[in-house]
Amino acid sequence: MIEAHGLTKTYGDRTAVDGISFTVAPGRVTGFLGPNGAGKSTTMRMLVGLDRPSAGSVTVRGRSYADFPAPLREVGALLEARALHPGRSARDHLRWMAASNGIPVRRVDEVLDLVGLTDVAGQRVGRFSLGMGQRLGIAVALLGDPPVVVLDEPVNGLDPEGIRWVRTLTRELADQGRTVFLSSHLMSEMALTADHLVVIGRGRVLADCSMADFIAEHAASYVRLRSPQRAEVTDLLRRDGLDVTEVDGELRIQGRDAAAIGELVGRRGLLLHELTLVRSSLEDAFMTLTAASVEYSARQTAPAGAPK
Ligand SMILES: Nc1ncnc2c1ncn2[C@@H]1O[C@H](COP(=O)(O)OP(=O)(O)OP(=O)(O)O)[C@@H](O)[C@H]1O
Repeated sequence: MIEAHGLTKTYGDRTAVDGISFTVAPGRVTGFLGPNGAGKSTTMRMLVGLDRPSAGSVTVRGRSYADFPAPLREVGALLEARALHPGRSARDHLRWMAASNGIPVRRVDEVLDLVGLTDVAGQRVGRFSLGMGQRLGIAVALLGDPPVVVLDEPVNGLDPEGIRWVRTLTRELADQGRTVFLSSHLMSEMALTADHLVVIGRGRVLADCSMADFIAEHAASYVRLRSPQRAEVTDLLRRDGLDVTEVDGELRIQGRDAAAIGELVGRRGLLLHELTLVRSSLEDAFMTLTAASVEYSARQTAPAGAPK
């Protein structure tokens, strides 16, 4: 497992990671979320020894990355997919990585096959597309068959088939009992992939909980109701103490489930055209929680021609 204790990184007078503590457990996929500049990459870089903490520590199975004699066998990481020698073939790149970590050379063809690069293994990586580079980066991460896998934006540049492949792969790795820690800005994808979340903003931990708890706590679900007798239905529900808002001709009701609302309306003989539970999304919850810690946000501008 991964453990961070009071992990801090400062660059000059700028604090990128501000004393964070969290644990990433094995057997599940943990998503690492945060707005741009929150400190995710810096945290992951410290985790794999590419940056040194200014204070605190981050360990993998109780040891610092630098203490592992063959780190690729302990922690597989995809951090900068493009940090490859452009003139080398994919196979040579992996062979070189394997040799320096005491990994048998036959593992190279296994991982090439696993990531779907067997047919292009002899091509120079400098000519790889973004997606092929990502796949090669994932091959490097898996080369040492490590118990801990850290992936920074693994679906960046991948097509829909590739995105689905990463989702299935990370799930399989977690099901095998490995520790899987990944960051992504794609909320819909993260919602499908991660079981647990660590969310940071401005270098601090904002949430560390299950995906379900995170969504339930930070975004409200509601029941959507459409009726040709909207005014009567609204009146009925409000008199029953429910919180009803009208948006674009539909009613949004919080505080009671769809079945109970349907029964209440039905007993009055009022007509319903739709009654749907609308679950809030990970994106809704993320936006709510991180609104105060977003560093770079676009100013909301009125559409051209709108009244000032
Ligand atoms: N080498 C560096 N020198 C100075 N400042 C840095 C350095 N690396 C990161 N930072 C700063 O640290 C903060 C955190 O950056 P980091 O890249 O870790 O964020 P992130 O959460 O990964 O962001 P993104 O989602 O945009 O990738 C940012 O303000 C960034 O400008």
